[in-house]
Amino acid sequence: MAGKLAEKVALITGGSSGLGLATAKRFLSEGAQVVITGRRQAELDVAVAELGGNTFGVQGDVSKLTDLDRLYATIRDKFGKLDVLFANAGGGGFQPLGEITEEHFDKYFSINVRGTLFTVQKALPLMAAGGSIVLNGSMVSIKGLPGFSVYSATKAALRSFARTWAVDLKGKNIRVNVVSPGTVVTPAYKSELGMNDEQIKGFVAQAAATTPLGRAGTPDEIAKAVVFLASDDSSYMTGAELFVDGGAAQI
Ligand SMILES: NC(=O)c1ccc[n+]([C@@H]2O[C@H](COP(=O)([O-])OP(=O)(O)OC[C@H]3O[C@@H](n4cnc5c(N)ncnc54)[C@H](O)[C@@H]3O)[C@@H](O)[C@H]2O)c1
Repeated sequence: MAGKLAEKVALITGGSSGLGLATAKRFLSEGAQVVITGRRQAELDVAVAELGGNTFGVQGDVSKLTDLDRLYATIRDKFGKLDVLFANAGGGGFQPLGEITEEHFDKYFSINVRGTLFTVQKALPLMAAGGSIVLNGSMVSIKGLPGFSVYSATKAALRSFARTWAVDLKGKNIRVNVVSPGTVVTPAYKSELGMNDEQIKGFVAQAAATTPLGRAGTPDEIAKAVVFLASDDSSYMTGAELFVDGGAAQI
């Protein structure tokens, strides 16, 4: 199939919902073969069935190294290579500074920072012919959002990772960039943040008021930017952070 990702094998961690699922749809429409991971087999099965065609699901938790080893062994056996990695799995919660617990800190650093680090490290042997790695950051890497200091610090770590890894991977033909979304309503608003519909509406209205483009984004608007970073359209970019936030980080 023709497209910007024709002949490419792409992995999306946390690909069964939200931004990962939207990106899987875009990757498929650009001709890639797509592997998605998720922690819960049932949700993964639903997503694979929805995506259809060239999609493969592998259950796994990015904070468990044994799961990552199993994931990459599966990709090696099935495809023999990996061209694109969207390290998207992640989450975050609200905890004001005075209430931050060790559990909160350890949970999000374990998934967002440690998980991303080993997801990338263990992908490299499959990228011997080169590739493109996109980390899912957030505009909060540079913007203060009250009560989200742990989450924000994990996302700032990703922009730091990308800069260093771009240099570490000099000469390997592997690019590493970060996509940093602004406010985009996904299942995480209920599952991770515990918001109800009314609270989501209020959060989005507040975000829209402090966003130059005056609204929240859509998952597909993030997915299009990930396709750009994953494909040769961004062939001269590495170590960069691309904000897809309606300008919100600038205020
Ligand atoms: N939605 C937003 O407004 C927004 C903004 C900026 C950044 N992000 C980032 O986008 C990414 C995707 O979030 P989303 O909003 O689509 O939420 P989501 O809850 O719909 O998707 C998150 C996905 O990551 C998976 N995941 C979480 N922890 C995991 C783990 N340990 N191992 C494997 N998979 C795991 C979840 O199962 C889920 O599939 C996250 O990294 C998030 O921080 C989201």
